[in-house]
Amino acid sequence: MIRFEAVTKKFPDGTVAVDDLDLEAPTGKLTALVGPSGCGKTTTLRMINRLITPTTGRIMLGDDDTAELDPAVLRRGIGYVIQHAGLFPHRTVLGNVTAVPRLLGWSKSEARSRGMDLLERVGLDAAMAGRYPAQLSGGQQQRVGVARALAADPPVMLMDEPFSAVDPIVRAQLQDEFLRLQAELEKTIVLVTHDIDEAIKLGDQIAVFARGGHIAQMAEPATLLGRPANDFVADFVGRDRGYRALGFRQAAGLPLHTEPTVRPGTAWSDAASASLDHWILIVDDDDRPLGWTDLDRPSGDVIDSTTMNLGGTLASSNGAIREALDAALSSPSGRGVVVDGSGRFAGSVLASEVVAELANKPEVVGAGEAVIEQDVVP
Ligand SMILES: Nc1ncnc2c1ncn2[C@@H]1O[C@H](COP(=O)(O)OP(=O)(O)OP(=O)(O)O)[C@@H](O)[C@H]1O
Repeated sequence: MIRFEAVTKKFPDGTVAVDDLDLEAPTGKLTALVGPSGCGKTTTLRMINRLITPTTGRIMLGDDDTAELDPAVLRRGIGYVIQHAGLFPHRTVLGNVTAVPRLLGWSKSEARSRGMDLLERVGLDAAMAGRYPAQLSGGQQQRVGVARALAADPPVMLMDEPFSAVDPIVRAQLQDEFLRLQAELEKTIVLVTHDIDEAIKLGDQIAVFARGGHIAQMAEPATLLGRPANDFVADFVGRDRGYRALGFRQAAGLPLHTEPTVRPGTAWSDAASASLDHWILIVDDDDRPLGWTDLDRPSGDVIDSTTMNLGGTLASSNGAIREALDAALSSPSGRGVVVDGSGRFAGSVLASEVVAELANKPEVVGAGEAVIEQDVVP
């Protein structure tokens, strides 16, 4: 665990970047620091690995006061990922990833095998190992940055806007892969971002900073969305927070309807006699949904891929209720398609039933107490 105890940072010009901060980042969890520009997030992060020295207060890493540790020893146990990756430009990808293990005295072959393993884990082709950073895309550079930070298997990772220098689609991919990696590695992570959606997606808990280095609210994502502590947090979290909070509520328990299904190659007349109305769901031989077909618009002798409407999204039966609502709203038939863990059709769901379920149990959204709630100093 990383624990800030009454930490203040006042720079020599008098700027108070962080003011009397108490914060705990639990072991094995990701704590996201989010807030507007200049509110002290990066300063907070850089005090953990002593790139910046606190003016008062102390920062504990487990039972150790970081001020009493040798900075070099401290940093060995802390991976650090920064925006634009900050790679060594004159070293190859593999040279970047193996830099810390080599410094720690690993043999060349040990470091190399660890490096190649990590490149694969962060989704980089082995052929990239010999390239130089300038020969990589922004997203690839960020992956190398993450691999480099993980190289010596540090228990703690500090990440400063690690995914912000890439376009939104690459960013979403990097975030998804990082979540998978973290589920396996369970590092203690402190991540700085100005993007509330990134904090909500990645964070086990989120500290919303306000200007002047105060915490306006510290809470789990669902609580932040469901119960913002004050107007500042509510504004920062955004307008559609009620809808986004549904991403943290399980769909399990929603009533699922049986639905007639047919396979591609079915004659229109056979499909029509099986259907509930003029829409029929097409599934493959393993019962995986392929799309809906409008029986009022027949074309050719049999139903095939050219007659299917692929517009609807799929919801997972053990996923979030937001997915179920989205599946129902995006389905051309008005019936949302729900699949089981293997992707097989499990049943359909109506938007009205999702809303009824929410109306029956509204208290679940944002349940749980905020960890810390403090008033924002104006
Ligand atoms: N070396 C420094 N000397 C003086 N003031 C500084 C120094 N470094 C940061 N600051 C100031 O401290 C405050 C907090 O800066 P910090 O970089 O921690 O904010 P941030 O929340 O990470 O911002 P951003 O999201 O824009 O990166 C800002 O007002 C900044 O100008």
